[in-house]
Amino acid sequence: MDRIIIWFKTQAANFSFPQIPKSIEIIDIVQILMIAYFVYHLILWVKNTRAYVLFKGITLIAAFVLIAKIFQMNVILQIFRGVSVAAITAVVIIFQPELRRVLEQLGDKSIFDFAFLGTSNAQSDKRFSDKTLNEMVRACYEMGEVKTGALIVIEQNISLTDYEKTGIPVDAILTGQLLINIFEKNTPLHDGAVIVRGDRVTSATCYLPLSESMALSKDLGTRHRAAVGISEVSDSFTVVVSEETGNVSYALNGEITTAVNPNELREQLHKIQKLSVAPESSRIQHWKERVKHEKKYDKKPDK
Ligand SMILES: Nc1ncnc2c1ncn2[C@@H]1O[C@H](COP(=O)(O)OP(=O)(O)OP(=O)(O)O)[C@@H](O)[C@H]1O
Repeated sequence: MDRIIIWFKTQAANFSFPQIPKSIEIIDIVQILMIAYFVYHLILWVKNTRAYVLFKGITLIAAFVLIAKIFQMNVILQIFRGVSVAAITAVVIIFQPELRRVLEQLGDKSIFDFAFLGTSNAQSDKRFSDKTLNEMVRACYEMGEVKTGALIVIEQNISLTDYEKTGIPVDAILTGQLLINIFEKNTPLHDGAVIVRGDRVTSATCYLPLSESMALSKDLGTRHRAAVGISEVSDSFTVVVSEETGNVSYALNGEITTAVNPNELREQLHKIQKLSVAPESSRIQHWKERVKHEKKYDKKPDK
């Protein structure tokens, strides 16, 4: 015990506290906010992925190394120094999917959307009409009533082309009857997910990435995991109809809301219907159209 106390006292004596700045500038506040944002997302990421198990393991190893340091167990410290580089490399390889996902999510933030608005492809194609919305809601609850499982992914700003390619092309106007037909049991297209872009069903039987989130209820099977999975890697909105319970749920931004009623689903769909075209982009679109219109007007010969 004396040894531990002496070790901590020596460490405290050797520790030099950073100088406290005389005044706080705006840049300091910006830095604090940025660090807080980063730490918050790091904690969320650790909590919701396999990284939580890794975090517990690292804490245990750190405690072990601390004890080795206090009691000057030089052989153990030497071994630890030797394997640490290999261990870091191994962690990066093992957690490559999670790290990739975090970077993808960073790239997906609206600041990038804002910066590259000019280059974004026809956003208005991705907006679905009220008719499509109503057809979708009607079909989901009709399928729920007869316990037909369904998985419907609605594309927003991030392209789902890679997932679309895993399925069979459909490219048809979305109607309730079409969805009911696709998900009818024992038919060729019923397995997997359908992808919706704007008012069209682009493909069926698509394979989606499964979520590895440990926060998900164990009662939810692979259909629900796939819905959460696609919402983790994109900004898509996914509706799931459970074959087991007939409940309708939706997944957005890595989270699933289960057993929603038609009004709740309609409300969420209305929200994303408005988001599908970002307000900034619509303003720029309007502005471009105005400039085009004015140019056309200017070209007209004076009568
Ligand atoms: N990765 C995936 N991508 C697309 N669809 C998937 C994927 N995994 C499973 N599915 C769909 O989910 C079906 C299996 O659902 P499962 O019973 O395991 O899930 P569940 O979440 O318990 O759903 P339910 O409540 O409907 O039973 C598969 O037949 C397939 O249609």
